[in-house]
Amino acid sequence: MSDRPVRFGLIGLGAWGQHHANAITVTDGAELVAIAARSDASVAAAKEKYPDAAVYNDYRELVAREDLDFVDVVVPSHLHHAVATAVLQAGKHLLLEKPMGVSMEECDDMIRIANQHDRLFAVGHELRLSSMWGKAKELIDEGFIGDPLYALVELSRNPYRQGADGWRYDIDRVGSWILEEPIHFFDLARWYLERSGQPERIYATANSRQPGRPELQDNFSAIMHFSGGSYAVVSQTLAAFEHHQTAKITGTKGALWASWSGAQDRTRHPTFSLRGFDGNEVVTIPIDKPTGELFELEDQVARVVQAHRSGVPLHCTAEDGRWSVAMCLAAEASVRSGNIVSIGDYIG
Ligand SMILES: NC(=O)C1=CN([C@@H]2O[C@H](COP(=O)(O)OP(=O)(O)OC[C@H]3O[C@@H](n4cnc5c(N)ncnc54)[C@H](OP(=O)(O)O)[C@@H]3O)[C@@H](O)[C@H]2O)C=CC1
Ligand SMILES: O=C1CO[C@H](CO)[C@@H](O)[C@@H]1O
Repeated sequence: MSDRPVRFGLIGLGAWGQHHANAITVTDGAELVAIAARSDASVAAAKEKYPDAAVYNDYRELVAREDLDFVDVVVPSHLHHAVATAVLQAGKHLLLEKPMGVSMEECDDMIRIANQHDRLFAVGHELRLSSMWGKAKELIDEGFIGDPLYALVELSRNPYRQGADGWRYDIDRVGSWILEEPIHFFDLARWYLERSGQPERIYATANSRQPGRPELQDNFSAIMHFSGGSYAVVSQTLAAFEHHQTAKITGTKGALWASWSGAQDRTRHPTFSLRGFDGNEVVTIPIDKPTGELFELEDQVARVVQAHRSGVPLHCTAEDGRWSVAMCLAAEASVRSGNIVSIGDYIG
């Protein structure tokens, strides 16, 4: 094990990339060495805010550097595959934001290249690192609720941001709105119910507030059936206000109820709680540190540093990222056809 800092390159300094940059700089054992941005404005912002980092307007120059250990990719989703494959082919370890890709072919290609080059490949499903969503998982695994049978993961929030050049509202670039936020909840539901096998079938429905743009699904709900008999409901509305997420998980013996609220997703001042029933009494379960995507993002960077330095397992592997993409694509197919869709058709 080496004590030298893990040297990071960052590609993409948009709304979320700026938080990644900050997370890298505040993480012990991590160093932000280089940044690639696209527009002149983003390049100038990178130079001003991170004077010690080399700044490029072509990410290929960043990946060509010999001295980077990890490259963190936070660009619009349709670019994940092109940028991530360049990173892996250059022999760097990869932290790639969700969705891992916008098709199964993209996911498979990236996994193949990562294996070929024997590189670490983490995907940005940071909820797994949350002190609260993670505590719920711990309790499920300890048998607090008995055998898990049902999970509801639900979000009520304000509309998505446009993203640079409006990519998030362009279906060819975003892929699908299911790949934006519900993908986190599919990951969480699969993680919570893993004692009940793997997801097998999905039924989903959605609608839009804009009659001419049905693909921009403001309301989305899905039911996912697992091989062991349990099922999960993932539901979200983007037609609401603020950011309010809940997870309710029940089992043969008890139940858990976790909830998180903030003025928006990126707040350092959320309210949250986890309550549980173990079959005997209802208790409030203490959460030892604040939870929210800004906190988990820092934990995610710390985790990939530990993975690189000491072989600690990644919080979310490329295989996990691939599962989540498969569930989103199956859900999208179900919305379109009105039928139940087999996840096996996507996961292979
Ligand atoms: N895990 C999570 O909780 C979250 C994940 N995400 C994911 O992160 C990704 C980025 O989202 P977000 O930050 O909100 O989007 P933004 O549109 O705010 O930022 C994207 C950035 O990528 C930059 N970019 C585009 N092309 C290139 C390129 N060729 N080289 C370098 N930079 C480039 C843009 O540059 P420019 O500014 O110059 O146009 C822009 O700054 C998405 O995949 C999204 O799904 C987002 C939010 C939370
Ligand atoms: O977690 C998230 C918060 O919302 C964003 C959209 O506005 C998503 O891209 C993202 O995955």
